[in-house]
Amino acid sequence: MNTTALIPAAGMGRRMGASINKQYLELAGRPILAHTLALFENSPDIDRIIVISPQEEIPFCREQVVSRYGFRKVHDIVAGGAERQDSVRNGLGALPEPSGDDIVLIHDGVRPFMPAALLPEVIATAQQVGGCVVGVPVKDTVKEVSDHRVVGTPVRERLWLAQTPQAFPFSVIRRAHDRALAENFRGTDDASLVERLGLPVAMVQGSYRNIKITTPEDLTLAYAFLGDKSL
Ligand SMILES: Nc1ccn([C@@H]2O[C@H](COP(=O)(O)OP(=O)(O)OP(=O)(O)O)[C@@H](O)[C@H]2O)c(=O)n1
Ligand SMILES: C[C@](O)(CO)[C@H](O)COP(=O)(O)O
Repeated sequence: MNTTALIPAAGMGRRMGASINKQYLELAGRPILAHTLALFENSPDIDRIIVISPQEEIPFCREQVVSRYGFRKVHDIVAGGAERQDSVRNGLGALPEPSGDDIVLIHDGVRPFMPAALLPEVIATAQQVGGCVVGVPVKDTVKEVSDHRVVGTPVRERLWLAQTPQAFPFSVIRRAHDRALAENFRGTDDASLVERLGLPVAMVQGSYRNIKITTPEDLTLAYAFLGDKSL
């Protein structure tokens, strides 16, 4: 049984509005993507890493991140697709000789503060349950809104924010992506593709620090986390 981390990093970072793609912005002197890859490189529970990059940035990613920081577990860097779901599907296609019970962890390239101590529990849960999502309980009240009118207030006790990593046996996530493609279903995370097959997905509590660096405010938070020695 192999454990592979798929790292989608093929987005364009439009909401960040930076002059370079956000995964290459530097935090503490290293690209965000290098911080993220280090979490998996240094984990004894991860056998290999596949990075998914925009096609035109693959050479840059190889030279300026993978080679420069010596990520030896990176097995391949493959081209992404139009949406995150397409990128993950391309990454699944790059697993060398996958077997059904191999565990695939999918983790956004722009979540560099994921607590790596979670990885053994995430992998074990994916093996036992068939799917595992890391997330945190919602802290605010959530409103459903249509046309600037509140149309509902879901019960907060049941609401969690889904983060990554999300982990699955290869057979499960392969089937979920194949079905989504065949049925033209678009989900905003990988677990939703598995859920719609009627298969169980467990939630493991993660950290409020495991932010997805999406907008400039997230960089301010990232600097604050890096300055916080209790991290
Ligand atoms: N076609 C895409 C879109 C996103 N991602 C990756 O999925 C993760 C989460 O996506 P997000 O933060 O939304 O990144 P972007 O799509 O780059 O952001 P934006 O929507 O602002 O352009 C990121 O690591 C991003 O690189 C990807 O691999 N392929
Ligand atoms: C997968 C994800 O990070 C879970 O929160 C998120 O759904 C990705 O969304 P995006 O709009 O593609 O960034």
